[in-house]
Amino acid sequence: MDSPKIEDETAQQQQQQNTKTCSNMEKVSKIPDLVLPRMKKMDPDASPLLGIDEVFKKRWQIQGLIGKGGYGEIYLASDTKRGEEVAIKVEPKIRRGKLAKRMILEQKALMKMQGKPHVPRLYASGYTENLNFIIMQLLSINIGEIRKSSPCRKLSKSTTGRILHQTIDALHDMHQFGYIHRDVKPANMCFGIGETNRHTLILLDFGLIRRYKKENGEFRSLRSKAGFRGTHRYVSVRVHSKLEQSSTDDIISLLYTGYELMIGELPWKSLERGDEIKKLKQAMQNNEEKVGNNKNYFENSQLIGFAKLVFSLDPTIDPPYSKLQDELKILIGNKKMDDPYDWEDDFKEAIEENDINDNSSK
Ligand SMILES: Nc1ncnc2c1ncn2[C@@H]1O[C@H](COP(=O)(O)OP(=O)(O)OP(=O)(O)O)[C@@H](O)[C@H]1O
Repeated sequence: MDSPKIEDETAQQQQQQNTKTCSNMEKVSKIPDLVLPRMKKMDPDASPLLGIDEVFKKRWQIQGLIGKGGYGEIYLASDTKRGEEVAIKVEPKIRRGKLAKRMILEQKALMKMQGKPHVPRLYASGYTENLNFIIMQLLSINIGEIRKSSPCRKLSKSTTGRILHQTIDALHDMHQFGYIHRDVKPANMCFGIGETNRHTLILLDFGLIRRYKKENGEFRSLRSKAGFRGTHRYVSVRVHSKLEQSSTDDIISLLYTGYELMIGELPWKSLERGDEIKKLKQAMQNNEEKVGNNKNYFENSQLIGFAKLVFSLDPTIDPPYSKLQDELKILIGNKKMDDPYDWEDDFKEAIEENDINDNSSK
């Protein structure tokens, strides 16, 4: 494995090759096809940042686009030196006339956190004349996409509980490095696709991280107002109010993530305006009844214990990570982290739980 390095080279010559291997993806027979990354249609009018069959930096042959965020594009490529598939994240160096700093920060944090189990392995990173890039471990489709592949559009309690449990470990590691993530959501979580890491959750996208602790571990002093950072659907009420984010806000986003995975949708799914979303989040937090149906938001949901603890957290101190994980035991039951997850079992458990809930609400 190449050790991560920051490269300083200009764009390299492109080479045409037609072979399209999916070598390491094919070798791991236990991974169901549905979670393997899929090529997205490339729209030539949208000026993709890399071209199919282009050999990036003389080494990585681009096979297709597998992800697109608000900032970057993620490509599947084969490493012509090692014969392995990798993911390449690229973003234009200049955005709206300014030097884009997101990926530089992401490269730095990823490099620092290498070796931690819930962080993607970094193979190389740097920049070309026009792009910043990161070459990293290829992962599954994201958990939001996995949920949508479930016939009932939900994940089971035990799978959701284990996703939340592993993400708490991932956030604990990140917070210990002094960073908060600020964009915890299903689209930023994937699983490994190798024999040994197919049950390991990987937290992605460090583009919005912020250093919230000083080198000595003390909290940095809080700004009285902070710009909005994150995704409206998943940020905490505090973030809607433009308050400085803390490690507890990552955990609140994780609660909303768990709710969406297990219940199938968030109550504010169809709302777009931040103030309207904030109002429903406040109602959920105050355990008010949902408008028009005399039921509160956590009715029938064993997320209630976890939610109560999450909503009681003090943003001036780090969350009690193990206590939070204890509250997930009721969801996880006797399942081990290495037992099959919903997608390895045709979503049977999720469908059964969904049928029981449907029958009990009739
Ligand atoms: N290493 C990887 N392997 C497989 N798929 C990946 C990988 N990295 C990212 N993806 C896919 O690409 C999507 C977008 O990635 P990412 O969130 O890093 O981009 P972004 O431009 O920073 O997005 P955002 O606008 O949410 O900040 C992810 O949701 C995931 O599905």
